[in-house]
Amino acid sequence: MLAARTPVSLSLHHRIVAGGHRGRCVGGSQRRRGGAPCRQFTQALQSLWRHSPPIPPPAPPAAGAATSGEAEPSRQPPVLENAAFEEYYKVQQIVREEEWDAFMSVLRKPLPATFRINACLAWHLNFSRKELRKNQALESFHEFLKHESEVPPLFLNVQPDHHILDMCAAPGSKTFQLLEMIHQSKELGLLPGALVIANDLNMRRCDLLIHNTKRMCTANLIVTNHGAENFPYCSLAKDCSGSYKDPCKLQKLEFDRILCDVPCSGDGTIRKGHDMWRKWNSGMGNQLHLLQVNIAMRGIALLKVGGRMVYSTCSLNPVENEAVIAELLRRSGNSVELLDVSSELPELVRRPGLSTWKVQDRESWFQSHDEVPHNRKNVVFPSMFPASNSTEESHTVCGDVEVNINNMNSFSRNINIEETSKLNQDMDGVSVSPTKILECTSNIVSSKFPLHRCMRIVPHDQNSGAFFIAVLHKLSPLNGSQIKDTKIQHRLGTDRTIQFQKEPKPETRPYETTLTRRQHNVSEVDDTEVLGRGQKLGTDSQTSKDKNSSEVEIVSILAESGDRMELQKQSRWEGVDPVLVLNDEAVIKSIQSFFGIKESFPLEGHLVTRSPDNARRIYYVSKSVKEILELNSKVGGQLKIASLGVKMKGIDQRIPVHVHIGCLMMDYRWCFHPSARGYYMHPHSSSTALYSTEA
Ligand SMILES: C[S@@+](CC[C@H](N)C(=O)[O-])C[C@H]1O[C@@H](n2cnc3c(N)ncnc32)[C@H](O)[C@@H]1O
Repeated sequence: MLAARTPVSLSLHHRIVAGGHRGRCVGGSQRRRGGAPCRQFTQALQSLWRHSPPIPPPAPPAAGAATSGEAEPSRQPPVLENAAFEEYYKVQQIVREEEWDAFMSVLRKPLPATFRINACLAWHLNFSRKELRKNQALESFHEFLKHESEVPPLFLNVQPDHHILDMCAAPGSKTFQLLEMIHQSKELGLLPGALVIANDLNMRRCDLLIHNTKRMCTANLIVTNHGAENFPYCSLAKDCSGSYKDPCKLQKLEFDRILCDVPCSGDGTIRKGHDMWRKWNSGMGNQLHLLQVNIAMRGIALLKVGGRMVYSTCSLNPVENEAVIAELLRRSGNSVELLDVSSELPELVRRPGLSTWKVQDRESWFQSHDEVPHNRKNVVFPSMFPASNSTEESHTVCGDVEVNINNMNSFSRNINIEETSKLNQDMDGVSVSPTKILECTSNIVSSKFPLHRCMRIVPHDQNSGAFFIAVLHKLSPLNGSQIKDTKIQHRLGTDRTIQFQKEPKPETRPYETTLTRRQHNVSEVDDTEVLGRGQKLGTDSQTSKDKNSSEVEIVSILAESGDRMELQKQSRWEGVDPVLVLNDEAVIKSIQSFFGIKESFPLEGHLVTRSPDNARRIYYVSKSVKEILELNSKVGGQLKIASLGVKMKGIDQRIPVHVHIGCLMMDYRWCFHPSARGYYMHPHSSSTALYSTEA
């Protein structure tokens, strides 16, 4: 059975049987530009299997075990029950009544291992992840599997010249996929003009992301460490000196594509582990709602007009999903539209978003914010409801198809929701009347927004996890009041779970030699407050702004080693090394000659280091990354950069003479990292060499 299939309908079914294996490519004639033929992939994997000892068949489940393949006779079977979960989703009518048992039964089964080989091939194994983990023969393969197929990036329609922001990126499986996409259709030997900024609040998770994306060997990646809801705008648009008006220079950090894969309760991953059954409660979603709205709003503000943003969660909960999208549309007015993507990824079985839902707080259920007791109004926000307090939006629906279109279509596959919303339909042989499904009551409040365009993927449709996706398109810039609205909501949040903290101004260090102050545009960035989670700067820190001042400090100095490096010596971010541009001609020449790199290959401005006193760590960055660095320098280093580019290593520690580039840049191709331990494939398959050598 195939799960989470990819849009180009290239699917690879692979069944492992005891002592052998068999791989099959489906639709091999269709492949993307730059993609490798199926044969190559099959051969690569076959050789991998050939080196693996025979795989024993999975042990039969122990008597009384609740799950197949997960049973451990020595332990108590896990409890896969949660009455609150069942009550909650029954009330939300997340699926139709008659499919409830099927829904719950699949949730109790472990998730099969489904993974992506590259951006155009998906693979499905009839082994649970646990079985794969336990099987030593499959250990390295399990590593490979961690980067499984992810659906949300597929809705971004990424092009090789796009600037992409992955707002909550760690551990990086979707970032990896985005990087593959930008490298996919570029001509051999050329780096794409695109760039991915992968951001995460948690520095430790950023490290994991850096580790996980390392094997991509890309010069087009920047990893940042900010609270996504405060991701810096980095704009020179206003109040900047004449030199900044150069039309060739990047003036503002905006993105063509944004992936907003927010932190969520994660109940859609309930099949991956047993813990969720024990700990689930409806407060989990409620507590995250405001943060999710604020992150998504920041995403919209950072999106270019004409750009696309995908909002996604791995949660079933409408408070984390449809409610967030409704609030986003509410706040953005006509600046943003929710796209109908029913014709995209036709193989993905999806269900339309809900138009109506309820909010639970403790034991009580509410249909509108008016019903919430006064002392709970500061924790149960208006934006959690299908219609907020604004009267023009609230509308009671009775017997209208719109109310139940979500349930009415719940078994439909790839149907045109726009059309069907007007009709009673006969689907899957079942005659469905909306008025039959939900009784007409006067207090059913439905959102006015076309939330049926959102997509909910439920586990029993294609033996997958559950997740939610909405695709948004920016039509015009947000106006000042829409941005201000975000801030008001931020403050609302302080009442309860969220505390603000002011970031200390960056310290000035004694060795700074030049200090310049420049004005930059902070008018639309006035997010003085930072959502605090007890983190310290330089660890799991939030981003910050120079809130109360329109000035930022920029330190532009020359390195001690004469005029060798022009660099921003001090990072404004405590605990994070500054990014120093290496402009030393001697170093550049030596690198060129060591590798026999043609002079025409751009190195100047593309080599950076993180350590002013010890330039052994050198990274190569693409032109797109270089431009962002220049902009970031001009706006006072607002970006807290955890990592960037592709690493080069000094062999005998004496820069500049002996250097090798970790990711070999030979013949102007990017190849595999020779120290990679696994079998890794590069999107430029035709320029690919596979290594399985030294660590
Ligand atoms: C659902 S996971 C993201 C998964 C990731 N997109 C992937 O495909 O691997 C959510 C991530 O959001 C991060 N996070 C939590 N709060 C955040 C915030 N305020 N801003 C940015 N990231 C945040 C968490 O550290 C976590 O790594």
